[in-house]
Amino acid sequence: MSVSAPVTPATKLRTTPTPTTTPSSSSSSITPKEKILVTVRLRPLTPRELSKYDLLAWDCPDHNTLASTNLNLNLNSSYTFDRVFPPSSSNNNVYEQGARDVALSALKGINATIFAYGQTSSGKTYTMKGITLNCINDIYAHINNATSSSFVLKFSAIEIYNETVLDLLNPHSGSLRLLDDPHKGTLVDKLTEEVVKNIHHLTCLIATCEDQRQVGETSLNDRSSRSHQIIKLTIESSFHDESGCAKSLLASLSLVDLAGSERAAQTNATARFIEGSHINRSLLTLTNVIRKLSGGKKTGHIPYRDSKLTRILQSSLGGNARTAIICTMSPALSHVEQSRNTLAFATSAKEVTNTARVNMVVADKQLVKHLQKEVSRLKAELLSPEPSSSECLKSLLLEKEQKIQQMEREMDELKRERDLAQSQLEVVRKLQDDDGPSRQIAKRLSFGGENVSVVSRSEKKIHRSRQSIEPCMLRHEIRKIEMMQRRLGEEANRTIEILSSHTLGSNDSIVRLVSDIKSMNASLKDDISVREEDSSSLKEEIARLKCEEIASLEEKLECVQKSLDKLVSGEEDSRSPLKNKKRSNNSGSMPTFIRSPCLPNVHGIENRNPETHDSAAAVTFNQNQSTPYKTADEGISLKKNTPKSASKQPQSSVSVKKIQMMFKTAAEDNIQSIKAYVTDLKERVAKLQYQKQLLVCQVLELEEGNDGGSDDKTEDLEEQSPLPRHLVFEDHKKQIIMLWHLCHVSIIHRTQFYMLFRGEPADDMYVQVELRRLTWLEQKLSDLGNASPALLGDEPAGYVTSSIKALKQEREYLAKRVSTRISAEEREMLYRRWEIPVEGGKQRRRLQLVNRLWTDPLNPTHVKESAEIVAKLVGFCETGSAEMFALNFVNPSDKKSWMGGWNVISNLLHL
Ligand SMILES: Nc1ncnc2c1ncn2[C@@H]1O[C@H](COP(=O)(O)OP(=O)(O)OP(=O)(O)O)[C@@H](O)[C@H]1O
Repeated sequence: MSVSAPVTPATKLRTTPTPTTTPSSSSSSITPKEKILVTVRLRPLTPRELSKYDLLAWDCPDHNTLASTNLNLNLNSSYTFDRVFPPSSSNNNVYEQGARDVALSALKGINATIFAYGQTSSGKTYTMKGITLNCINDIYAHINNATSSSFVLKFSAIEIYNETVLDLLNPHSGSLRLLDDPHKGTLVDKLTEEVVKNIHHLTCLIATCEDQRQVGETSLNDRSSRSHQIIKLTIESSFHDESGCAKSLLASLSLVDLAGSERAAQTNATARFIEGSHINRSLLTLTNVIRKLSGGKKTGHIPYRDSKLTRILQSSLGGNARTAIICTMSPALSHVEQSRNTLAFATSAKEVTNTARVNMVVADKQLVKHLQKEVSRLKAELLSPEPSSSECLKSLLLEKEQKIQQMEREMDELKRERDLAQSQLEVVRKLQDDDGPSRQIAKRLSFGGENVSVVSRSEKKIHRSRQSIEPCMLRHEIRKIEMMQRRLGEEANRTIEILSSHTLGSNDSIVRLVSDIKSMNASLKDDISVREEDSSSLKEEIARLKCEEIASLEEKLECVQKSLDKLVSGEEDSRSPLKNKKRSNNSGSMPTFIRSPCLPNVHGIENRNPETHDSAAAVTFNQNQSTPYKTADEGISLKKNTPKSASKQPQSSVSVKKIQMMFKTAAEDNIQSIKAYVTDLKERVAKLQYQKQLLVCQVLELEEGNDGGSDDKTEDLEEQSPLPRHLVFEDHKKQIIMLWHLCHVSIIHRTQFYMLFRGEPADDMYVQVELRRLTWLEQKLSDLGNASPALLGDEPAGYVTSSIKALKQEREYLAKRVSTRISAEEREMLYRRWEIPVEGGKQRRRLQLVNRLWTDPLNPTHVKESAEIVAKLVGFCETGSAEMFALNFVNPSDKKSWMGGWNVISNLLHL
């Protein structure tokens, strides 16, 4: 157990300024600072001194003055102290006048220290024994009288002998360590602390310590104390204050009997000499500390740490304690020199100021109780109609009441809505039972707006139940999608026609493009005309929605994109003789119609349509046009009539080159803007695709008669969670990533989705669809997987096998792109990062890299980096986020893995 000498643990304490009153006083005036009480006691001449006919050197003219009787000393002959006790003073008297006030401070929560200082044989032990006895009597008298408080006393005692700290209650403890605690001060480690049972027990403990203390015979004292003794009494008093709150006061009373300073000559033996050296050294430190403190310095260096005595007494010397020093003196003339030293010490000590505080402990439990009481009281006050309640409290109360009323109204409204929704649901269920799945399907249609997820549950239910339950509602929605698709197709068509009208019409590519678009448009028109007449069942309507129209539109738009890409790449390739040659062999007359009017072949080696590289035409055009953009258009039209021989015009003309460069820039701009436009069209197609998926998804669930299945699951995800939407999005994203993995979804699709949807409000619908679709798919697979194979045939296995196969193909496709889409340097970096072994050749390494992508769904970094790599491989990271929507990067065969996978499942349900 650790006990600090008079310091009380700061963490447990609440301090208030020091009351200067004694416990018997009822007042509680406060003095933050207080000087040490210093008294001087003269003992009578001892028999030894008397036998030597020693003379009295001091006189006490009054209670506060000590005067020298020997005028020949020529020294300061008069000293003043708080009290001077003549040799006739009794211990009781000394206690009453010089210690009681301070000592009993401990009962009021203030640390107190009383110590005796003086030369050897001056009466310190004699005095401290008297004080200790009086203290314990007084303390117990007070305890017995204080019926409203309860007290706990603890006792400990140490001696510092030859700079070693010993436990007087445990003689076998050996040397004890001193510990420095920032809050509790200096602690004696492992010091025994006894809880005092009663005064008798206390007396016994003190007696035990006395027995244990080191004493020895010196020339001046038969029983000279050879150590400093510190008895500590910790007093904890508990009581209830006026408000009924339980409080505790915790303080310690330290009774210190110092060893006496002595001259070497006054010691009898070597052992005494060594002891004396330690005693003198520590007393010297004490003197230094007192001297420094008496100078008013508390901030400068005070050498407390120079001795164990001063370390332990630190708080009593200028700290949080009330301190009384009784300086004992021999009145003998033979000791006058040492008495003067004592008086010098006492004089310094008079100037030392302490800052004692009441150490109040409020138990946490008690504090909580008290605060609870306080809260109750305030509440009562708040609710009280008494005029004493403040206006502020009243208005607060009113505000709360209004809020409560409002909440009640809202609750009623919600209840009403819930009842309405339930009744409508009943009606719908009844109708479903009557009319079959088509009505269910109509009920589930809910993609009128993009913010599906923000609609509350009750609103959704009401909304759904209010949906027309006629199949025409579903058809109407599908028509709307088709109209949008058709418009997109038309726009794409117009774009290409405009493009072709500005280029050389004879080009094969243009013809192909135009025919693509026309056929696309025609097929759309056909479809729509057929559908307009179609009054087929809802189920057929849904079955028709299995992506083929949009997929077809996408493919056609992709053709447009591909053609444009080729035009651009053709332009780039034309600069390289090698590539040009290759292109010539592989692609025949690959279109150069955009490049040709603008870009001369600077290398002189070409694989081109002579009609498209006529610098003369450009010169002619340049004479008539001022802007590069116009030049490009007119240049194209001019070229149509340019003879082939014109290509042999000299190419060294600077102006011709400049114009050609201008044409080239304009043409590139043109191509870029067309590409952007087509990309935009594709984005819109992709959105429609998702809307359609949502529809199909809902239909599938209804077809299964699985009302409240996955749909409710999704809604629950939204509504059970009170999380902010970005957290909901993150949660959904994690689920989606895991489901992709479980369902072997295309990694290109994963990448597209991952990079495109970042949690914007507009993304909600797509995330919902994806989650719903994947949840359903996964559920379906697991249901099928758990069912008896005899019932299922090979369908689940077939689906999984085909998905895995498609994924494998996709990875192989992407692996081929590693060398073209990623630079050698980047590749090496990636191989290192993804720990692809060097062995195995380039091709194998590429495949290994791609095979590792999207394989760890639980690792967000892995997912992010996988997406980035796939994005790079398919090229959409180069053109910005808008183009991510475009499906042009999807290898047509790869689409099967997710769109095709979806269709396979649809087929499983015989849609
Ligand atoms: N006020 C007193 N009245 C009567 N006798 C006293 C008084 N003070 C001290 N004595 C006696 O003087 C002697 C020395 O006293 P004491 O042992 O208390 O001195 P001390 O200062 O403790 O010495 P040391 O430092 O060597 O331990 C003892 O025999 C003690 O009884």
